[in-house]
Amino acid sequence: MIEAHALHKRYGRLLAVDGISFKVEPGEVLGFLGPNGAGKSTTMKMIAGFLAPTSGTAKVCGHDVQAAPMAARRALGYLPEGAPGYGEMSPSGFLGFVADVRGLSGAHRRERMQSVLQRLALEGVLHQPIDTLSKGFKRRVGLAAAILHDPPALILDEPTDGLDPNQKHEVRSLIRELARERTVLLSTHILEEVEAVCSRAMIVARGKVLADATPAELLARSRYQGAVSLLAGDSIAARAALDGMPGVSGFHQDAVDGRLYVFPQGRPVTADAVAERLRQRGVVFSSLQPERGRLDEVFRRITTEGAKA
Ligand SMILES: Nc1ncnc2c1ncn2[C@@H]1O[C@H](COP(=O)(O)OP(=O)(O)OP(=O)(O)O)[C@@H](O)[C@H]1O
Repeated sequence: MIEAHALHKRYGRLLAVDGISFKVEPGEVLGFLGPNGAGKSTTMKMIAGFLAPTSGTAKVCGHDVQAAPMAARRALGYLPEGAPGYGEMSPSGFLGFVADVRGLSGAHRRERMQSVLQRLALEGVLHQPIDTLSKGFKRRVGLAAAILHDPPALILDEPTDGLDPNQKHEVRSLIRELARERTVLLSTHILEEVEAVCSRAMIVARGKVLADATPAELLARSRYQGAVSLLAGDSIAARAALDGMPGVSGFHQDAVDGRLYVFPQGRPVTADAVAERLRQRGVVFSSLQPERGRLDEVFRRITTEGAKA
């Protein structure tokens, strides 16, 4: 389990983390979402024991990060932002060093090294200096170091940053697999990642938690949930045909792709009913689909409403 209780961090006059509290249980993947500078990395560093909080406490698997730092660190794998330090070392040398620091030895060490090298597909770059690796490989070396000692809790700061789509997919599968029996806290800027891997998401801005919910609950806050969208050759005719239809509250047309969104009032308007109405009125349309909601819109609304408060 990972717990934070009233964590605060002040950098001079800036209150970067302003009273963050949460608990993540084994089997959960909690996604930390927030604009740049929200305080995500600072919070993660405090839980990982790399930064002392100004006030508040954090625990990893029951071990207080300040009072029992060694036990807390043993229970935790931490992937910091960016590339691993020690860029002149090879992945083989670096991971060997991490294994030594973690006190791994003998058959167990060999088994763990082999397992992470294979899981993160690092065999082909084992002896190349880390500095000369692509961003994606550097990230994979960092992840390998985080999971090498098979910790029960993981903190991953933007784990898929810099990876190509295939690597992103693989790392997300790995996180889901790791999370089955572990506690995972990760940060991301990628909203689709929240739906892909997180069982819960916390939206953070200016050091405060603004929302803590499942991805489905966040999607339910989207005004697009229950809407129907379509492409119409003549969108003015489409709007005129649908205007006044029972269950339709309004429209929005996307300026980029021209897609027309039909918003519901009360009970969701069905795609079948919209299609039927357009056909009756002779409006040509294509690509009609029900909308499940948009996390980007919810994220923007929550973080900008918070700014006004
Ligand atoms: N060592 C430091 N000294 C002074 N200010 C800092 C320091 N580290 C971070 N900050 C500031 O604290 C705030 C929170 O930074 P933090 O890196 O935690 O945000 P973040 O949510 O992780 O952002 P990003 O998504 O860009 O990584 C920012 O305003 C940042 O400039």
